[in-house]
Amino acid sequence: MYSKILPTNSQVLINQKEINSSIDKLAMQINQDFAGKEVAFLTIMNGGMIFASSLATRLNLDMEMDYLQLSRYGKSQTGGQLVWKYQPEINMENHHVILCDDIYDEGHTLAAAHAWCLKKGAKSASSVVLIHKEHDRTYADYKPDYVAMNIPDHYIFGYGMDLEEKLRQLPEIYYLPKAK
Ligand SMILES: O=P(O)(O)OC[C@H]1O[C@H](OP(=O)(O)OP(=O)(O)O)[C@H](O)[C@@H]1O
Ligand SMILES: Nc1nc2[nH]cnc2c(=O)[nH]1
Repeated sequence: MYSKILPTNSQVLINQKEINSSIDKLAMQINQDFAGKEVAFLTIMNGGMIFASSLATRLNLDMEMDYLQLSRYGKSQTGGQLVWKYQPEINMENHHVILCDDIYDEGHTLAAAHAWCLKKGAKSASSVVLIHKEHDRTYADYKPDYVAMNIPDHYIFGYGMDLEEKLRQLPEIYYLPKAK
């Protein structure tokens, strides 16, 4: 169905069934861990939008939803300077924050968002990602609390993640294998 918009050589890395069952498992764990707590569920835009929507519909929690926007990749496949584009006004002092993002790669984005939530007085700040990319370029000691899937070091797109700001709408996760 997406052959007209997919770059030639695109390969599926993670299919819809795998994505959905990993989100089911995460949701069960988060429902247990946050039961009885007042939660602020904060999506990190833009990449987090599809994963966060999908996860949130499975959460049976007392929660408010908002978002923040931080960016460091733009159209590039390598990270640059972190830029805050939007900070939510939600009062975090009464809330346990769950930060929800598509991918933990070098860790700059979540480390900064986590520090910011604590500075704003959140009762606690936890993070959940769909993908953890495994390599040795990790920036900080900070690690996400909940990870749905680990992948090798590919630049991936689809399910919220962009390829040059496009293709976020794809329902599966793709990569472009390097030419041999
Ligand atoms: O762990 P890191 O190396 O910090 O990378 C992870 C971040 O990179 C992407 O965002 P990006 O800056 O591309 O903005 P976007 O969400 O608008 O695509 C992704 O959505 C994560 O937020
Ligand atoms: N789209 C996309 N954004 C990222 N940000 C950090 N790593 C990635 C990646 O592999 N794909």
